[in-house]
Amino acid sequence: MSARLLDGKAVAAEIRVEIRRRVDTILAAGGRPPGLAVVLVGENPASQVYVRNKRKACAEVGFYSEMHELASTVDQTELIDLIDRLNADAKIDGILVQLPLPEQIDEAAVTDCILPTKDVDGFHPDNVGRLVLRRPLLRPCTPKGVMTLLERTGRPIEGLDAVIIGQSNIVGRPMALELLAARCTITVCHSRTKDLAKKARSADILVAALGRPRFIPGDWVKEGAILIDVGINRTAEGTLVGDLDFGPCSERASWITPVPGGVGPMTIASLLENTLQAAQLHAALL
Ligand SMILES: Nc1nc2c(c(=O)[nH]1)N[C@@H](CN(C=O)c1ccc(C(=O)N[C@@H](CCC(=O)O)C(=O)O)cc1)CN2
Repeated sequence: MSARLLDGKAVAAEIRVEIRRRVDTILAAGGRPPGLAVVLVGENPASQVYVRNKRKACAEVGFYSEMHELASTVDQTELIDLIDRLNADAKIDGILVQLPLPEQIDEAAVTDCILPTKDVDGFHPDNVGRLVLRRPLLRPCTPKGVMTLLERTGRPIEGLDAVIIGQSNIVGRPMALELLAARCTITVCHSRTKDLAKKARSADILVAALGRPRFIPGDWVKEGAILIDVGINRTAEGTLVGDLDFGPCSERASWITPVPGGVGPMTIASLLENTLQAAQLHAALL
């Protein structure tokens, strides 16, 4: 079998067109554009690329966006003061604090300060709890984007065995909750998991989110599996590769996401969806 490509770049472009259409409708009715505040602390080059791409996507769909760049030495109180101001700002529907944050800052303390209805990353404990309870409000962007891609295969996933490699708060854990809500049977693997190869081979859906270049070989893949590659690793030659060994894996799979152009663009598309959703929540609260 040779896998079909789950083209996140193309799906994300379709989502942007639909969001632009909905923003135009809001503006034509006299409403204000959805607003996103992006907070970047320090000078991590990858984070700089991601926030630039997020703001570019905002401009493309007609959102208002503003950027807050803070020095890597900033103290936590100053960052939290900024979040308090953004929480109170009526132009702002979504607040995004780009991760990772420098060591001196407690990520959880910062996330906890964002108003849950402005938490477009879906990281606030209220939003995570809602996902656990199957009453989602704002859902974490990467797993949400993966669910959109899975829908695009046209294959019902109810009852499938899903194996997730990685247990991060951003990807692995919320991914498990999303797939469980879609009635898959879930296995979450991590650095202490025994016989990872055997578990991977049992997967109808395999989500690789461990951040190790080409870690998963073709012979770990079940014939016909759907493969989702969340890894974005830069090689010594400067190219981007995922966590899957793409060529051999795609020979056995039915569907596979590429890197680049797979899950990454869907993360940003989901952020736009969440910001529009937050704007609608705020309009309804007026
Ligand atoms: N506050 C957040 N921080 C981080 C998140 C997040 O969802 N919220 N996720 C990751 C980084 N990330 C989004 O911020 C992200 C990563 C990659 C891409 C992307 O489009 N990648 C492209 C390649 C881009 C490149 O050239 O490097 C692709 O895969 O095609 C978008 C968003 C950690 N932090």
